[in-house]
Amino acid sequence: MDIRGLAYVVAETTDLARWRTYAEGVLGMSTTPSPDGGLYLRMDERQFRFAIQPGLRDAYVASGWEVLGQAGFDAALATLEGAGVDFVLEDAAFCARRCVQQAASFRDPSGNRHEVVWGFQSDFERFNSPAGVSRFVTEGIGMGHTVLPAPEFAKTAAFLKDVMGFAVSDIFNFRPPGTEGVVLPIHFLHCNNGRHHSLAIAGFPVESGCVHVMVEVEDMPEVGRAIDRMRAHRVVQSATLGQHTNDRMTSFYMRTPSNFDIEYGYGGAVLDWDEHIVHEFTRVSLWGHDFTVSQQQLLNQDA
Ligand SMILES: Cc1ccc(O)c(O)c1CC[C@@H]1C(=O)CC[C@]2(C)C(=O)CC[C@@H]12
Ligand SMILES: [Fe+2]
Repeated sequence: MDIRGLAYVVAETTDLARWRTYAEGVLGMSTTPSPDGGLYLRMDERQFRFAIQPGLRDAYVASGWEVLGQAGFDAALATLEGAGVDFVLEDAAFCARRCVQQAASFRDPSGNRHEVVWGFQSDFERFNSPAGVSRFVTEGIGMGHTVLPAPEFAKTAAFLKDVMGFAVSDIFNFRPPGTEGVVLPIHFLHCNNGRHHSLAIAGFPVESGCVHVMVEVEDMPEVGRAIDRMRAHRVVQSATLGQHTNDRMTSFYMRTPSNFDIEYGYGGAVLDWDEHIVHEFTRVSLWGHDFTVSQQQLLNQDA
């Protein structure tokens, strides 16, 4: 598959009003009602980049991957068929909800739902952030990245590579603090664009179906203002500000109403894959990114 980027993500919630306040007031994304009674969150000229649907759970639902056009889509279908993947060619009503011409959906060996789409529909109305965010960085490199649980790690990694066409950018072996001998692999994967990773898989289960979704803004002041809004709205912070070693992103992490995290950052690397050398890194961040803050916040609440 010739995937050109993460087109959108889909989440579900028991509390749409909460998502709306969070999207507009904290993320700085504009919202419109979606046809299924949910919410579209807008980050750029596209109709939506997050689709939030009403549901019985607060969880992640799907990742939308885009190919260039009909030819790319037909090739993707042929690949799915050739690999014996149990996929659904979605109907017109579904495609209308996703604002695309055609969509095919399937699950990877860890149960993560993927949607391959082509031909987004847009009114090309100018993005106008309710929180004054200048812009999100999406042009030519997709809306960001998503990190998905992959308890069936080896099978999932093989599926993403052999069927979906992702390639490894680099590798991290996570040794959770307070454990001994536990090694959880995280693979950072790119598709056919310059973003360091559009997808990462982590070798452990996650209740909400997603570890985090990363969105990128233009500069450090935009990240700082998002931290201020997170505090003003008393949103739980999952990691402090820091800068990653691998993609050089400066970011912080916070909770969403669908129980996964948003990584909000700027300055992510855009790479030339003909020059990049795949490697394993043993340090998450050049500085910062304290992932123990959320536990500290919970302890403070108890005290
Ligand atoms: C290591 C790393 C590089 C680039 C990224 O965009 C990125 O999100 C990460 C962090 C991955 C990972 C996580 O998201 C959940 C909490 C994890 C498992 C940690 O506690 C360390 C690495 C973290
Ligand atoms: Fe990330």
